[in-house]
Amino acid sequence: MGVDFVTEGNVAYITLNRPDAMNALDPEGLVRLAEIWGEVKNNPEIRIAVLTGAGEKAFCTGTDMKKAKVPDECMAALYYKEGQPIIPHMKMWKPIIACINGYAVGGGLEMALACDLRICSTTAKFALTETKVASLAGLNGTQCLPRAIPQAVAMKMLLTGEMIDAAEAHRVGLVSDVAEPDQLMALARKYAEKIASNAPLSVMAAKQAAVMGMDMPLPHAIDFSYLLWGILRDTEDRKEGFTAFAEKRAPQYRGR
Ligand SMILES: CC(C)(COP(=O)(O)OP(=O)(O)OC[C@H]1O[C@@H](n2cnc3c(N)ncnc32)[C@H](O)[C@@H]1OP(=O)(O)O)[C@@H](O)C(=O)NCCC(=O)NCCSC(=O)/C(=C/c1ccccc1)CC(=O)O
Repeated sequence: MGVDFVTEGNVAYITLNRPDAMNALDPEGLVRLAEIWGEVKNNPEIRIAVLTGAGEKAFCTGTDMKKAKVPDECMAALYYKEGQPIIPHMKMWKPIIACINGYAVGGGLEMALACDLRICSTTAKFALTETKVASLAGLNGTQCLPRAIPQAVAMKMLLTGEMIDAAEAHRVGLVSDVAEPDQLMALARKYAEKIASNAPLSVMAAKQAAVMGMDMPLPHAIDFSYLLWGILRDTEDRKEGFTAFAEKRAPQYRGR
């Protein structure tokens, strides 16, 4: 699979580029994608990433079912050597925006669920179809979808494999915004640039507090978030943010 990767300022744009196969994930593409996520995580110039698909039909339709092969190695050995594929590479405190330009199906929807913001085009469609093809939404879809949207809707999607459209995805809160196809990337860029202009350590701490706090009892989460505030309190960027406010100018954040 081709995966395009460009940076503009502090924003990384990752485009799954196999439109003829609905941007399904083939083995080469998975290797490339893992390298790209490593670059996003480790390059200090990058503050946020936007993940999208090439063409107007699909964001990603999950595993390339025509190219997928069961490896020779047994699953237990593979699991203890490499762990779960795809999603762990996306684990980082820098935010990721899913810019869903069409079908987000199977592993495609699961990758979108691993992102922090989801916006979609009016033509987007969403499904976890794995039960239809005798598999399982094993890239966290069984866990993340019922946590992202009302359980009854999630269970219907998980068990039937039925699609929901963009309007329904917006209604249930799977996406925050729906845009016309020709305006979707501009919207993603607008959000990405807005987030990239905020203080990078604060943005990462906000994501960390929200993501980790969701798995904690509330009193622990509150304490944790206060401690995260504490580690930001003495940063140069916080001084800069407050000074810039007082001086009525735009802040210049440096991530320290
Ligand atoms: C999305 C669709 C409903 C679109 O239908 P439409 O009629 O508009 O278009 P098609 O003619 O069907 O598609 C055009 C072209 O693309 C090929 N295509 C589309 N999706 C795939 C795919 N996933 N793999 C391979 N090829 C794909 C299609 O064959 C056509 O090719 P052509 O005939 O022109 O040569 C419809 O395309 C659709 O239903 N697609 C399948 C979506 C799906 O079921 N996805 C789930 C895959 S399983 C998965 O993602 C898993 C993830 C995972 C879990 C755990 C660990 C790792 C991964 C499970 C797993 O891998 O077991």
